[in-house]
Amino acid sequence: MTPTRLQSTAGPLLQARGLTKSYGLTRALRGADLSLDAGEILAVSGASGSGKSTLLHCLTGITNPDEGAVLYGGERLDQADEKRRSALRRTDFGIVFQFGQLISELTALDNVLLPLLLDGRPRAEAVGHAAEWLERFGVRAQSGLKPGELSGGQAQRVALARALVTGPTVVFADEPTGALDSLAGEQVMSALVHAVRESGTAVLLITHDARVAAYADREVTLRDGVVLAAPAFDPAAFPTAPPAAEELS
Ligand SMILES: Nc1ncnc2c1ncn2[C@@H]1O[C@H](COP(=O)(O)OP(=O)(O)OP(=O)(O)O)[C@@H](O)[C@H]1O
Repeated sequence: MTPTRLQSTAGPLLQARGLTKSYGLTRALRGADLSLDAGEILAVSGASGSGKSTLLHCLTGITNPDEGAVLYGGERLDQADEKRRSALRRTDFGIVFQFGQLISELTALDNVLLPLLLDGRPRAEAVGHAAEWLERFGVRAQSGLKPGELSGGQAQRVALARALVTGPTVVFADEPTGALDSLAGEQVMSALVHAVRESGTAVLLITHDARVAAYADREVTLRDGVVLAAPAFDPAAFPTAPPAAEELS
């Protein structure tokens, strides 16, 4: 049975409260709180090892936190069974990783088609829809190519088309431009922002690149498994201001 897609929510679309997660002695999350509104683009930045990917895995139900709650539209995702969580990942969530993780044996079109077919859509309708999303991301001309024949930027745009084709309410993007040069990265980010603004899709964007985070409406920073409200203060970025004229007189 196709699960009921979230229609509307009062309050945040997605919330994490007090998430903890350890791998053996490593405490990846130590009480992380986060909230994402419908249609909002939120950047989560943080140093390597600060817990960004673990947070994303908890929010998408790929991993269960040890403690704390994940609420999606008020539903406790951390208490949902695996069947429900994977259904949500198929219908309500789109996920893009640093290396797009396209299926190498399938063409770009078939990669984008796949989630629609898995969702039970008729093939003819799905082909039209997939082609439309490839067009939106400027890679329709590459429909018949396999991932190995695409540039890194083209492959990421195909991965984004695949993530958005099902009309998710949230796209989770884990370092989506991390493997790209700056021009390709900018093309991918502006295509993503343009597409989600049109569709009203929220984005949780994991990045350690300030230029990528600048595309977001809001930014939070993870430090040692805890979410800080704003990016860490970097004194080097704020040189001491010259004294005001009246102070000199
Ligand atoms: N499956 C795992 N098994 C053991 N330790 C893990 C596992 N996943 C993550 N960790 C550890 O948990 C901590 C947080 O890792 P995580 O990948 O969430 O951080 P990150 O901020 O995404 O890092 P990066 O930016 O390098 O990808 C790290 O110390 C990492 O080594």
